[in-house]
Amino acid sequence: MDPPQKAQTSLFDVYLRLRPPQAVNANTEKFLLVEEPDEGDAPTHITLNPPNDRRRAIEKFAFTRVFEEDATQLDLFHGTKVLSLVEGALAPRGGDGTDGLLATLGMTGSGKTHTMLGSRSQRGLTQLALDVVFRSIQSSIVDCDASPALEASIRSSDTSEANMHPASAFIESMFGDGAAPSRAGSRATTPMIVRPSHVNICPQSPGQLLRSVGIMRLVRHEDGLSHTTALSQSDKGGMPPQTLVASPRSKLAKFSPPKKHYMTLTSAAKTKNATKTYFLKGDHIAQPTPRRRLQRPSALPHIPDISSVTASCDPSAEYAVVISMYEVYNDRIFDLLTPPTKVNTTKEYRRRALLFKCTETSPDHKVVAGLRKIMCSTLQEALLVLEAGLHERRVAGTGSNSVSSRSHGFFCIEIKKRRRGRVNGPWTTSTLSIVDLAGSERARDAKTQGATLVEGGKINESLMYLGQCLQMQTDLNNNAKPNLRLFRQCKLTELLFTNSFPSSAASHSASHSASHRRAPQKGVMIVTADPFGDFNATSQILRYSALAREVTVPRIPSITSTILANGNANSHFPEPSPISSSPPLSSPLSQHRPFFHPSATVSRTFSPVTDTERGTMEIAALEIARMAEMIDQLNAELARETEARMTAEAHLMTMEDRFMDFEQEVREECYSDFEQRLAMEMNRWKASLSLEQERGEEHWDRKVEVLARSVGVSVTAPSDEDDLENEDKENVLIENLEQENERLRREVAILKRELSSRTPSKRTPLQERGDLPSMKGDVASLGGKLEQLRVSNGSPTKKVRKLPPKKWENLAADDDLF
Ligand SMILES: Nc1ncnc2c1ncn2[C@@H]1O[C@H](COP(=O)(O)OP(=O)(O)OP(=O)(O)O)[C@@H](O)[C@H]1O
Repeated sequence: MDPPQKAQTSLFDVYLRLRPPQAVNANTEKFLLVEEPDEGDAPTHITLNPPNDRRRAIEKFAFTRVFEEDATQLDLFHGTKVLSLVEGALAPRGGDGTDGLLATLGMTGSGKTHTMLGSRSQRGLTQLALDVVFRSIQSSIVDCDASPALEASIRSSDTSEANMHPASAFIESMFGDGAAPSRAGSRATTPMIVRPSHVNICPQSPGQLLRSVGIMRLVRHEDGLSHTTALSQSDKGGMPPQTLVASPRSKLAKFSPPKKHYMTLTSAAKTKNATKTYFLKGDHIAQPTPRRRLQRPSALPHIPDISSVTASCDPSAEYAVVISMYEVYNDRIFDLLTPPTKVNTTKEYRRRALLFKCTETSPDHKVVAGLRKIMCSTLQEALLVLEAGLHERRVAGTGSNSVSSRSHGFFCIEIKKRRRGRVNGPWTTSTLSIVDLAGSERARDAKTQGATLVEGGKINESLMYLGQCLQMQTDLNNNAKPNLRLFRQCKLTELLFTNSFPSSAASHSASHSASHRRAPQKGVMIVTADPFGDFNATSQILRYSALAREVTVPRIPSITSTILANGNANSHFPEPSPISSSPPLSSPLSQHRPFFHPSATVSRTFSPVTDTERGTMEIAALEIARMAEMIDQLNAELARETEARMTAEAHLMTMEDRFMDFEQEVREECYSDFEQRLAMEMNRWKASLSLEQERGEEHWDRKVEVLARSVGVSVTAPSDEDDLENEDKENVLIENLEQENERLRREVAILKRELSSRTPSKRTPLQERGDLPSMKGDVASLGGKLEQLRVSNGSPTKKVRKLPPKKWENLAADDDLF
């Protein structure tokens, strides 16, 4: 395969950077080999050997250039022609500058952030590009602080509804250490910056800890444990990162065993390092925290030194540099330089998502509207703005990278230019965008869950769309019309490619007419790969990003061929050829070949699948694999939840049983208690009843006795003690009876007289009338009556009434039961 030639219309120059091996991969087979270049040339091709799998094809990929494991940041800077991007933006030969795009793409942990933002000892491409920009225009740069009119004119040249601020005010408000540049004091603090009094992330001894580690960044971990890793920014002594237990109120309390992490030693730490209170276990969506004052970094790396490197600039022009930063998180755009604001209703700190749209002053050119932009006059200011922005960038600890970017980060250097000396002259703008993409990841390896798993899905999805757009590069090489619809599939591709074509580009400046067309942006893509990492994921990325590919197929058809064969019901793929090298590809146009070449001996119809379709299918396959992993995880989670529910239900049933038993016990206890009390009451009642009966009987016995005595019948022999008393009573009775006798005699006499006075016919003997008893029968009938009364227990004077049976009588009837 020949080295690729540059196509006429190309979205990107694509470079490959291989990262050095990691200790964890010590026993892993290297699957990615760099092909020896011709003498004096830089390598451009790599071979991908599937590890331990003879059925898979051996693939060769061609890039603009390949940087091997030992390549330095300076090698990258020079080799990827960052300088030409800077020069394009500065437009040294007059006229408008050209927009530039420098982006990294790769698996998570493959070194994208390292390449863009460097290490503790070495600067990344972002810092190097800024260095070159400021050094190149140092004699032509305007000082915005010097003249409000100048500041106003720069502000008015913006077409994106931005909030523009001078760097001095912004830095003073962000880094509250009093060491701001001297001129900062002359300006009021930017009113838009919300400064909560203090964000206490460490209730125990925040001051001590924060002072000891400098600016820290708390990184979510996905191991299911509630802990964060605090990365030190001023970690000069190689102090290891500290894993801190985070209580629901973010206690930075307990230090776990030190875990060496590369980022702690890098200046990417200072970029990625920020105090973020992401709380753990991906069961929530991470919320931004209120911004607190940052500590100004004590020292920034100066290596590699590029003081000898300058880009040419337009000597007849004056320049201004405006910096903005934003991230694409879950397909939404968030400003990194505007602090989150508190939502009154929920009391949460939130960042407002911004729109990528046409504005009033930019009707035919889409811009990210409403960003905060900072006018910088020096490299130092620009670096501090970068620091502040990266503080807000979302990161999380995953199984693949302990400081993994969870968003696509955009760092934009707007270079404004106007003719020197024209005080009211219009500014033109060209933008150099440096993009640190989030890495594609496999949920299984990254061990993500919850919110981080969702983030990973969104990242992969956007990278899949990006892959489709990169595949289009082949179509462009074939002079096909670009399919602009592809770019609008997600925010990331929209932002990356909208300015890539002359047809979609117009002037940034309001002063330019709508018909003014500008050159398409220049794009540089650095693909990072780990030769010992995940073979499948790396090969997927290389397939859609490489400029050319050559495949040598084995006898056994690959899975892809099966998919392709199934997807083309009417197409018949020929038998794959035995392992052999395909003929070398001569140019990028011809280098993208179908996987299988029709064999001369087999005459079947074959409708070749285009590279774009194949790429799309491969990307789809990657996405299917990711979704399958996600489904597996969700299934596992579902199984766990089901088990938990069943346990809970079993517990509930046990509790119900126990409750019923308990109720039964209580009921039985109450019943026996009641029975006891009832039995007691019954006994009491029976006792009192029998007592009463006895008393009644005694009473009547006495009465009968007295009566009998009065008629001369002795019922019972009186005792000696009662003799006197009885004698008295008898005397009284006798007296009474005598009186009664007397009365009766008188009555008899009266009746006799009455009788004698009546006519003989009307006379009835007294015995016959019955109302005059004879003296003899009188006593006998009285004794009979008394006997009657005694037997019926009733009073002789009262009427005897038949009463219904009482309840207690019934109970008494049931008494046998007790
Ligand atoms: N070329 C390199 N030289 C030295 N260290 C490297 C290199 N590339 C990567 N690393 C180290 O590997 C680790 C992961 O790198 P980095 O954070 O840049 O990965 P990434 O691609 O940005 O991952 P993500 O997409 O998850 O953010 C870091 O500790 C980084 O310093």
